[in-house]
Amino acid sequence: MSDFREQALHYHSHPVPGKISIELTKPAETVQDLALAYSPGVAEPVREIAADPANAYKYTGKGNMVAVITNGTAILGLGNLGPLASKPVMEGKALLFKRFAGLDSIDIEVKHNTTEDFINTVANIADTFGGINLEDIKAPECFEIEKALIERCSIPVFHDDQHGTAIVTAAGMINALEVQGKDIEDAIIVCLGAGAAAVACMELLIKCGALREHIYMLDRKGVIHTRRDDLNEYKQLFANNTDKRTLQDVIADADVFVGVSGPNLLAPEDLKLMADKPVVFACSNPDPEISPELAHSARNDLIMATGRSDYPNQVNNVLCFPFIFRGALDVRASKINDEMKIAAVDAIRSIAKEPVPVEVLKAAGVDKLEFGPEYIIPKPMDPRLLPRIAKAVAQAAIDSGVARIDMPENYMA
Ligand SMILES: NC(=O)C1=CN([C@@H]2O[C@H](COP(=O)(O)OP(=O)(O)OC[C@H]3O[C@@H](n4cnc5c(N)ncnc54)[C@H](OP(=O)(O)O)[C@@H]3O)[C@@H](O)[C@H]2O)C=CC1
Ligand SMILES: CC(=O)C(=O)O
Ligand SMILES: [Mg+2]
Repeated sequence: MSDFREQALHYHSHPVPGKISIELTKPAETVQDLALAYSPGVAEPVREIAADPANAYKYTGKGNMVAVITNGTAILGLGNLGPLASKPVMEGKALLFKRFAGLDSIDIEVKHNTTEDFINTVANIADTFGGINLEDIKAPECFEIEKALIERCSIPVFHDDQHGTAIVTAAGMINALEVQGKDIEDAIIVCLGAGAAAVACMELLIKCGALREHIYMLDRKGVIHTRRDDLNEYKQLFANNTDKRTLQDVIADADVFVGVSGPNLLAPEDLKLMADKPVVFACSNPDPEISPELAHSARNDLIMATGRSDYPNQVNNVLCFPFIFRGALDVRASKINDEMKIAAVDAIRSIAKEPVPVEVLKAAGVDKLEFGPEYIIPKPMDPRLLPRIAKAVAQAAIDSGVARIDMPENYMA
């Protein structure tokens, strides 16, 4: 067994199996405590909530609780390995919610037959939570699932692999293009992958100024073009009227490569075909489309990012989901809309341009981090992410009319 594999398995199994547990927030020692916590005292909040469901926020943990829900059909870049095998990833997301945003989070792995079955299961338990983070559900089913749940649930439902990834990708991409001296409006963009992350990343880049006709998207069969008759409705939106058919055809002279597909799919020879000063986001987890070592050995004018913690420029949805949910829940937003997503993009981008706190340098194990090719996006352990993103998102929720309460007093001061 390799050292790292051994360490990872040991981490997950010791001192107790798994990464999360539940803690009590109230005393439960004496007869009096138990009389309040359970029978008869518990009947009082029951009556209050029955009279007004909003009281669930006052008397239960609902308002600080996010469910991480999956069916295990697209576990990282490992594929469809089923609900149970996805549990370590979902517990990992719950760990990150708690560590970075103080949100309680529980993982739920759903076995189901039909898409409708999954939607009904989640919709029927939704009221238990303040928000629902859908995770690692493959395309195209993820699009229908998210849409149906947003319609049926009165709490924020957010497919992290779509929108969390898109927000962080957009923030990193705009910063990287700025460092390379390029405009997003002019950039020729190649997106390898045409699933949940790919479609959402490209749609958000378009909202940020990229031109749809400058985007070449590829799936397992190659370039998505207008003469293909095997495209689902989501891929069709990216069908390009072109004779180009292969990755090599489209990557020649491209400014940007975004990989949200699978491991080791971009060769150094492909990278050499790109325009001067390219931006390469190889975001597949755990193994990127090309390793930073290979990419940097192929050329020295690129900006490189991966989804991993152990290289510079981690473009990973962890920079978004804990904080966007924090802001959304704290003003009891009914949904997470485009205004809130763009607010998160801007907040993430701006932090990367400011001096980095010493504690972040220490945690990253480096002496210096300065906005530039090796630092286009903040580190996940940056303490500024929570107040800045959560506040920007909460404000955007209020301004766009989806908040159900005012900004809490001195919020994130
Ligand atoms: N860094 C980050 O924050 C994140 C990274 N990701 C990564 O993105 C990847 C995709 O995740 P997600 O979108 O949720 O999964 P989906 O299953 O929804 O989509 C996967 C897409 O990748 C395409 N693909 C797979 N293998 C190849 C290949 N050999 N050549 C071309 N295209 C290929 C599939 O093509 P087809 O349609 O033909 O099947 C599909 O379009 C994963 O590796 C995941 O780890 C995802 C979310 C966040
Ligand atoms: C990071 C993440 O959500 C993924 O790779 O699926
Ligand atoms: Mg994921």
